[in-house]
Amino acid sequence: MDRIKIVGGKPLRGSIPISGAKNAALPLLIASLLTEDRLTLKNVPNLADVNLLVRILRNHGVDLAVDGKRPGPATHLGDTIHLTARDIVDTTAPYEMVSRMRASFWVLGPLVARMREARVSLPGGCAIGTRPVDLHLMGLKALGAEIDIDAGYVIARAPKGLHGARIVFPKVSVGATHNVLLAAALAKGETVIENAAREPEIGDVALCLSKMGAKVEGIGTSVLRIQGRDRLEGAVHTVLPDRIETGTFAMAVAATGGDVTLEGARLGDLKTALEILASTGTSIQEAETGVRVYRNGGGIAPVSVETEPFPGFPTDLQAQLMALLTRASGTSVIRETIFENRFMHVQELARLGADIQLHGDTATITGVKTLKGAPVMATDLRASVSLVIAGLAGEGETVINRVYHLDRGFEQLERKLSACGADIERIASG
Ligand SMILES: CC(=O)N[C@H]1[C@@H](OP(=O)(O)OP(=O)(O)OC[C@H]2O[C@@H](n3ccc(=O)[nH]c3=O)[C@H](O)[C@@H]2O)O[C@H](CO)[C@@H](O)[C@@H]1O
Ligand SMILES: C=C(OP(=O)(O)O)C(=O)O
Repeated sequence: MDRIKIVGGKPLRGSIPISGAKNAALPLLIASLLTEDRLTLKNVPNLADVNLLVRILRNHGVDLAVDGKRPGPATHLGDTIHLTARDIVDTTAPYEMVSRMRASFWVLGPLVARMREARVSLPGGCAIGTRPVDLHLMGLKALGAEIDIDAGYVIARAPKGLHGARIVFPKVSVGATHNVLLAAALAKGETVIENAAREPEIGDVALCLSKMGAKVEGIGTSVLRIQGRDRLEGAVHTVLPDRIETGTFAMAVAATGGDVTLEGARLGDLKTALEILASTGTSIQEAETGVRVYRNGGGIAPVSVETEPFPGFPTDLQAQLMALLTRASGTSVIRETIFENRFMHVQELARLGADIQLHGDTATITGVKTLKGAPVMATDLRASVSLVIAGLAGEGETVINRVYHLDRGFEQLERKLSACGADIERIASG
């Protein structure tokens, strides 16, 4: 298994191109199941999760062509992928594939909408909590699907097709909103989703579905109104920039000091997180080509934060913020309200000398003067990158094991960081 070796203590300077968002690319790729025509997606990041989903879609019968180089240099802007699902040859999404990635479960809605039946394994994904799918099933049932669970598979049937409905989610769920939104685009009549997730990735999918012919109103709000169509058309769509990658590099610059422009980043998609980062003493400016982040001297001020659905502080940046706060001058508090078990990084950060106390959903972080490099283990995607940030800001050598977690969601991480002066390299296994 590959490892990543970091020698810390170097400020980051230069520019980093921000890739297309993993969490938008995945549902956009799935949207290809909704049409017999060609869906062209630009700026698709070259990530393990994307490649796994591509395998799942191929298994359903989606024909796929990729333009551009893979893997490209760190400056490339992502691949263009053409997907055509002329015939769906298999409506089963098998355990071996779906158990490895959360978003693969989102094929359920589109498959039952188009094929009137689907059999999809219960999902996996980062081990950050129990992660039930009751809201997905509630939404699809409201659209007319009959749902059974058998031998670890969800079996959805809608012999007469799906129909529009009013769905009021009792809790905000990104995945359930995606699943129902995708299905509603091929359902008969109007669907209204209330208490929908407002994440920019949902908006990106809604925009693409509008290009494909389904009218979606309320993009960016918690009420989505979708006029379904019997048939959707092909479209060309560019995946929006990854706000979590943006926030991650911003936290890395804050932790090491330096001055980096995050090329292509959109400030508006990350307002809360960047405001919190600014309150730690880091400067953030909208630049012509993206977002500039800099901290030249001065300490890191402590902060108190709760994770929340968008537009609140994202849970996907919680671990990275914690890595930064380990060196704050004072005590910070982070409350994780989205996932009940998203603190796997705490024990690994402690190996580097961090002082973090955990009580239920709350972490209290007392800043230390320095972190010292150590061998650590990546446990999930964002936890892993928090160890990269801590390693870059610490003294000496940090070696991160199990980096396949990082490859799920960060495109060319070492190349992007070393181009800004970081001492970071991948040690290939065997
Ligand atoms: C591929 C992708 O985009 N993953 C993101 C997505 O995950 P995911 O879509 O899994 O996250 P959700 O928004 O659905 O989960 C939010 C909360 O709702 C709960 N819940 C969810 C569904 C359900 O049917 N029942 C239920 O109780 C979950 O356990 C969790 O406590 O949104 C999360 C929250 O922003 C992010 O951390 C993940 O990076
Ligand atoms: C938790 C994440 O991914 P997944 O939902 O696929 O586990 C993530 O992207 O941070």
